[in-house]
Amino acid sequence: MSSTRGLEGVVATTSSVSSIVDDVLKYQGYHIDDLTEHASFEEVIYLLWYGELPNKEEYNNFRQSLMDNMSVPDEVFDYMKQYSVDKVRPMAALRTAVSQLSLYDSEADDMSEEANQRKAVRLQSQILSLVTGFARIRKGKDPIKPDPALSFSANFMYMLNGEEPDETSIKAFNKAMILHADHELNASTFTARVCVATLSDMYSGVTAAIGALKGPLHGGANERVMEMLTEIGTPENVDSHVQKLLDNKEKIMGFGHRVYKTGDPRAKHLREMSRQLTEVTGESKWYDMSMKVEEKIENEKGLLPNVDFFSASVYHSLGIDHDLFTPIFAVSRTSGWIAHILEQYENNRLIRPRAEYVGPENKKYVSLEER
Ligand SMILES: CC(=O)SCCNC(=O)CCNC(=O)[C@H](O)C(C)(C)COP(=O)(O)OP(=O)(O)OC[C@H]1O[C@@H](n2cnc3c(N)ncnc32)[C@H](O)[C@@H]1OP(=O)(O)O
Ligand SMILES: O=C([O-])CC(=O)C(=O)O
Repeated sequence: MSSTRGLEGVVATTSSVSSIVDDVLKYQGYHIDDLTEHASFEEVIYLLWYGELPNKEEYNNFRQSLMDNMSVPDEVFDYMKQYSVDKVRPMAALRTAVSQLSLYDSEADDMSEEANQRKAVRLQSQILSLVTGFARIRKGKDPIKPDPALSFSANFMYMLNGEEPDETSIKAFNKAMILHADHELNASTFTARVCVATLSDMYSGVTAAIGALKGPLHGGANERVMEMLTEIGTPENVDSHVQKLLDNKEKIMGFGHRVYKTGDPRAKHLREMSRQLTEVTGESKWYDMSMKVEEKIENEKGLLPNVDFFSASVYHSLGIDHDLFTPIFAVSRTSGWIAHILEQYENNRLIRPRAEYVGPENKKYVSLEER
């Protein structure tokens, strides 16, 4: 028996949710360039869950049901109000809150297909309210109810800031939501599938997935990219700052990928969005710095940016607090997690690989007194 470190290249399941072939990413057979250009995030959620884009009536009904399910039990927000605001980070708050939601859902452990479909809609909607609600609560403000006239993406920004966002911001946020929605068997999705393959419930699967996304080698990288850009400060400092990180053998956040070898196909969209948005805000230094970091890392290490690199300057330009970047990723990726959870339930088998034992052999118990 021999092991493959990090399961690299191991095919652990079949899936029809999304595919990465020759560095091309598709959702249910649709190229992400096509979806990013034309679709709404609501259409993409529907596509991931039901396998096809909705017709007009299905779309309207689906959008309405997302809107109807955004409210969160008071107890969840009341609990958030007790958090120590300077100690509790939004990703930890989100992980706890999603788990807490299950306590108020009488269908939490109902494993019927119909109940799972209803929970899917509730979770997707409520996660938006949890992220925006916590962002406001920690600033001493009340959560805001959704505006039914607005899209999912527009509501995110409205419920965060209390103001209707402009068209440019809505369009950019919608694109970012689509680009982060699913990604084959990434670490958090695999976590969700492992969890529910024991026939555990959807809340457990999504809570586990949030825990996996939080790490800096996965979704947590986007927040750290902004940390790095802030430390760099100006385009002139890029070379020396990045060189120091490389000399110290530090991992550069937002670069490299387990699967893509010729580059992450989502990065070009986010790069262009970063260029446009930083121009609008008059802070093109974030884009200029990012471009210089990209050039330096490619020249020095041959590494290319992943989805987390340019999303940092995109979210920053949308006026979003840096520690909300990864929770926003979770809002989008919930659509993919749920699609995979539903797919796992449909054709379930316990996921239980083996470990190659490399520890000591033939040890004998020695009593406590003799040790
Ligand atoms: C949404 C997402 O999850 S996208 C990924 C987000 N994560 C990041 O951006 C964190 C930074 N990137 C990384 O840590 C890695 O590239 C990962 C985790 C994404 C992929 O990791 P793996 O496939 O395990 O690659 P691994 O870590 O083995 O790297 C292979 C080599 O490239 C180097 N390398 C890979 N990424 C980086 C990086 N970002 N900075 C510096 N060196 C890197 C490694 O040091 C290693 O070099 P070595 O062979 O000389 O030791
Ligand atoms: O697929 C991965 O390993 C990580 C990633 O890019 C994602 O989850 O979007």
